[in-house]
Amino acid sequence: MDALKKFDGKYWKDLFDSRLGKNTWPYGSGVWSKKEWVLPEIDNEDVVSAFEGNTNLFWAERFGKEILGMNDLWVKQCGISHTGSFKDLGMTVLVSQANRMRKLKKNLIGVGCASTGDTSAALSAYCAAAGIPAIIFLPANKISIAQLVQPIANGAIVLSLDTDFDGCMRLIREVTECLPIYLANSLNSLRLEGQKTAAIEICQQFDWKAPDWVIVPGGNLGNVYALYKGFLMCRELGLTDSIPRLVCAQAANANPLYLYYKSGWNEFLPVKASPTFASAIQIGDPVSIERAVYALRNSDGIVEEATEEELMDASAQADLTGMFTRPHTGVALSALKKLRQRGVIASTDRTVVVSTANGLKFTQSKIAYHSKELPELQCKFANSPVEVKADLESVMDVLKSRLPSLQKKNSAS
Ligand SMILES: N[C@@H](CCOP(=O)(O)O)C(=O)O
Repeated sequence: MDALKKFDGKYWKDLFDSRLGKNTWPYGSGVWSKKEWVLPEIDNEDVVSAFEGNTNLFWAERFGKEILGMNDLWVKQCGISHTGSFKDLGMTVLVSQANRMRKLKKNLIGVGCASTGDTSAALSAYCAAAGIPAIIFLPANKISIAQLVQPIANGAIVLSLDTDFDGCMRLIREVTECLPIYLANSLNSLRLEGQKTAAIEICQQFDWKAPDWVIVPGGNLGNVYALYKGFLMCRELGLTDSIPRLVCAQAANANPLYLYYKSGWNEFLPVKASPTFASAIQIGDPVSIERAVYALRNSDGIVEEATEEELMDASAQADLTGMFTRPHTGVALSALKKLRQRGVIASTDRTVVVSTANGLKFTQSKIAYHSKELPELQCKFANSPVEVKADLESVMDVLKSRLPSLQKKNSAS
């Protein structure tokens, strides 16, 4: 880092502006795991990537103004990518490195991960592109169908295990200790190097000004640290003047970080995570707990939680303003609502909510919500399809009952 600091902010701004989105960097700095797997540099020909464009930034104008009284609310859409989640950002870096190791004839028989659905999708796609075996440990019946089909379709070795994510994580760590399988979870710093580019993009998209707040849902907790790293790097290189305050949002059913925060960072206790609609963050013993706490403490951060009702309602409300969120984004939006209600986040604060994956991965729970098939929830924002006879009169009756402008006309005539 010191060697890089000789260049000023303008140098870096020009460099990033000309390069970001082309996936030409970064592929360096740090590898978790066995010593012989540490490689200094990567050649372009080893890069396994499927992106051309940047992930997207959406101005949440209606959600911000109408629901929260905010005028500068943005959603970073990380689900508009090859396998539909932010994990692609990290996995292109990691699998590129694994690809290079294989070409250099290092002893590496495959790449493995434990997953709640997004990491496994990204790993299996990039491994399939590179022709490397992917080994996936999934908690049986705890991930969505859309996520399950991704590694299956990509030809990965998929083990459906009768345990939760934390159990899968323990097992894959043991397996990678005794076999030359490269571990692709966020313990591996290459993942974080890729994921931190989301923070750099956010700064670039705001013309090299860091936002006031960034809110991210948290499960295994690598991402909050990766974002912090990206924002910190921007500030250290003179690209930006500040780093945002980070908010990590957890489902109340899987909230070990929240409890730790509430204890004044006194004592961390893993929890047994209960089922949550935000199943990708149903994690009770996150591997990146220490890094996440470091990121939060150094960014004057906050941890919030959301109940099942809160997160599903927030997700549905956001969709009604033009997004298509998954429950995890609902967790982050619920946290934002609470912080607005308490006056912690001001109406003019520039705030970015990180939407970590595509809502299409969670159609089952969204349909159940809109069909009011979730007895434990009120489903306040449900919008069920209207079953109607296929004749003009019946159709007109429905339209009149649903369109306020038609009702006005009727009462006037
Ligand atoms: N939500 C994750 C859980 C694993 O997290 P990782 O960042 O350590 O890979 C997933 O999609 O599997």
